[in-house]
Parts: sequence; structure tokens; C-alpha cells
Amino acid sequence: MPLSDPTDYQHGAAAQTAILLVNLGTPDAPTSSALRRYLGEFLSDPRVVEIPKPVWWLILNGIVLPIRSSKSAAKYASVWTDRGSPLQVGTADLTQAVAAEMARAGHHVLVRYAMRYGNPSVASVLDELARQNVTRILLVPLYPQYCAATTASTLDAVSAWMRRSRRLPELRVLNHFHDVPVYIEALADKIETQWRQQGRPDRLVMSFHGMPARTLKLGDPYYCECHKTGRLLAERLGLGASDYVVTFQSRFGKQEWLQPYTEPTLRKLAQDGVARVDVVCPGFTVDCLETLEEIAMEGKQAFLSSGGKVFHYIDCLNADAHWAQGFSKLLTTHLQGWDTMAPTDPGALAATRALAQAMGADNLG
Ligand SMILES: C=CC1=C(C)c2cc3[nH]c(cc4nc(cc5[nH]c(cc1n2)c(C)c5CCC(=O)O)C(CCC(=O)O)=C4C)c(C)c3C=C
Ligand SMILES: [Fe+2]
Ligand SMILES: [Fe+2]
Repeated sequence: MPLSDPTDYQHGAAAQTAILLVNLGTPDAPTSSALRRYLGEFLSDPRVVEIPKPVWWLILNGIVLPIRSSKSAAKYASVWTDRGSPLQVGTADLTQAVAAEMARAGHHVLVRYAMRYGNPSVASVLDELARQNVTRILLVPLYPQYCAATTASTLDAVSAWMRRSRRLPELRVLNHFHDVPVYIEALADKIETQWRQQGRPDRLVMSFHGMPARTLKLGDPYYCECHKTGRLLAERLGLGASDYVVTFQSRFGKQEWLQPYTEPTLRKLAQDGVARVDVVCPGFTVDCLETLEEIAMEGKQAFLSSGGKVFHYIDCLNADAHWAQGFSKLLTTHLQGWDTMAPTDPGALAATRALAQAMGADNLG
């Protein structure tokens, strides 16, 4: 297709759409030095630790990083796989599964993932998408429940990249999917599959990542969205109020976090004579340290050592086929109007690039 208008380079036939999945991030290796870099970046984010900078800088560098880096490295080593950190592997697999579903449905979209902390960074992936002439991005933080520490922080990273970029893409954001039927259905399907083989537990524990309790009073919807996911899942599974409990794990620091806490709840259930619990983590799309080590290892130990008899951890959805299909359908509804069914014409792209180059454009990437 001959092009005469150089602005087509920016707006026309060569426009590309991308889906960018963003997860939290994970260390590059299960070592103290890698943990120091990762935790240093993560815990310096003012969305995560809301303590005035100079005070927190001293505590972080003087106490937290020296102690926590080696302790956490040992925990990561206990879940590390041949392919790397479980969070990385699961996120990469989910990305590939969504890309395959999109292609199968005839959509011409790039599907990539980035990590909020560590690698591949949000900025590096956005740079790569810009080089590929992507002008429309559906941003998908991989957290079912909205939280300032995760969802808003992901947007901070994207807006930091935008602040230094000339040519901004159109941006849509999937803020949360805590109550979306395909999500609840995929979770219920996973749980029921396990129950068909192992029978039902005496109690289903739904453990979500915790947050400082004050964030609820400050207006963060996270706590309420966790409870809504819990209620919808329980309704879908036909559970009564006494058949399940919503708890919060991974407390960090000395202040009060959202309650009830997961591990004390597991101990209490065992002491009260509950013989079998199953634990599911519907706040995590992909298995990670917090599910595989903190729940499936430490939580199990806490329950069994307090008198409990049987403990089952139910894996996250990860890249399960049923979930990847449902999730892709959900993402497709957010692509409406972006005409992703029309293939990008590589000849047109090359022609517009050549034209822009001839005019001295320096933004070709
Ligand atoms: C799912 C939502 C998450 C929220 C909300 C969240 C808040 C939050 N987390 C910390 C501190 C840590 N979290 C750590 C690991 C971690 N956290 C999440 C998710 C949420 N965090 C995930 C998916 C992971 C696992 C990453 C992996 O590599 O597998 C860690 C690191 C591990 C450790 O040293 O214990 C810390 C630290 C705070 C302070 C916070 C909110 C204020
Ligand atoms: Fe966390
Ligand atoms: Fe943890």
C-alpha cells in the first residue's frame, strides 16, 4: 500500500496492539545479593512502605535488607525450579497461553509480560513495544483484587515511562477482576477437580496476601474485594458461612495488618478439632514464594503440628487451559474497537518507516 502521508508512521496502517501482563517480580537468583537488589527496589516503593523516606531509608538499609536478604534467599532456594523462580515461570507460561488463545481466536496482538520489580522491567518491555510500533496497550496487572501497593504501583511504573516518552500509546487498564465470572468459575473448577479426587475438607481456608490494616480505613478497596471474591467463590461451591474462612497472610513489620492472620487461624482450627483443611490463595494468579513456601510448607507444618490431620494446598490457576481460555475472553472484551482482527501489513510498516526516515525522523527505535 503506497503511503504519502508521513503521519501514517505514527497513526495509520502500521498501528499495533499489545496486551501487557504485569506481575510483582521476583529475584533473579535465590541468593542474598539478588535478594538485596530485589527487596531494595520493592521495599523502596512508597506505595508498598508508607513511612517517610529518610526514616525508612535508614531502617531498610540498616536493618531490613541485611537481615531479610539471606533469610528470604534460603526460602526462595526451597521453591526454586530448573526454569527459575516459580513466579517468573508461571507468569511466562500464562503469557504464552494467552498469546496462543488470542492467535487461535484470530486476534493480531502482541502478548508480553513485565515485572514491577526486577526483570524484565516495565520500562524495558514498553521500550521494546514502542520499537515494534505498538500504539495501543491493554495493561493487565496480574492481581485479581485492586490494591494501591500492587495495581496502583504498576500504573506508577507505566506513568514513569510515559513521562519520559514522546509518543504515548493509547492505554486501557484492567484494574481488577476479583468478581468476574470467568475468574470465579476457573477457581471453582480447580477446587472441585481436586475435591472429586480427595473429597471435601472440613474447612476451606481462602488465604489472601495481607496489607496494613490502616490502608482499609484510608480507602483502599483491597480488603472488601478479597471478601467479595471469597463470598462469590463460596456461593459457587455451595459452601455455607461455617464451611470456609477468609484470612490474610505474609504480615510484614510490627504494625497491625488485615485480620484474621492465616497461620494463627490454621493453628486455631487444628486446636479446635478441625481435622482437614484445604487452603486456596485466590489473591495470587500464579504460584510464588508466598503460596509454595509460606502456605504449602510453613502453613501445613503449623496446622499439622497443632493437631490437624490432613492439609491440602490447592495450586493457583497459573497457566491452566480452562483459565487461560476464560482470561483471554475477558481480555478480548477490553480490546473492543481496536480492530485487532485486521492483520498489520508488514509492507505498509516498512514503507512508513522508510518515509519517516527519509524525512529525518529520529524516533524509529
Ligand atoms: C497479591 C498481592 C500482594 C500484595 C497486596 C502485597 C503487599 C505487600 N507485600 C509486602 C512485602 C513482601 N511481599 C513479598 C512477596 C510477594 N508479595 C506478593 C504479592 C503481594 N504483596 C507476591 C506475589 C510475592 C512473591 C514474589 C515471589 O518472588 O515469589 C516479599 C518478598 C519475600 C519475602 O522476603 O518475604 C515481601 C518482603 C508488603 C510490605 C506489602 C504491602 C504493604
Ligand atoms: Fe507481598
Ligand atoms: Fe512470605
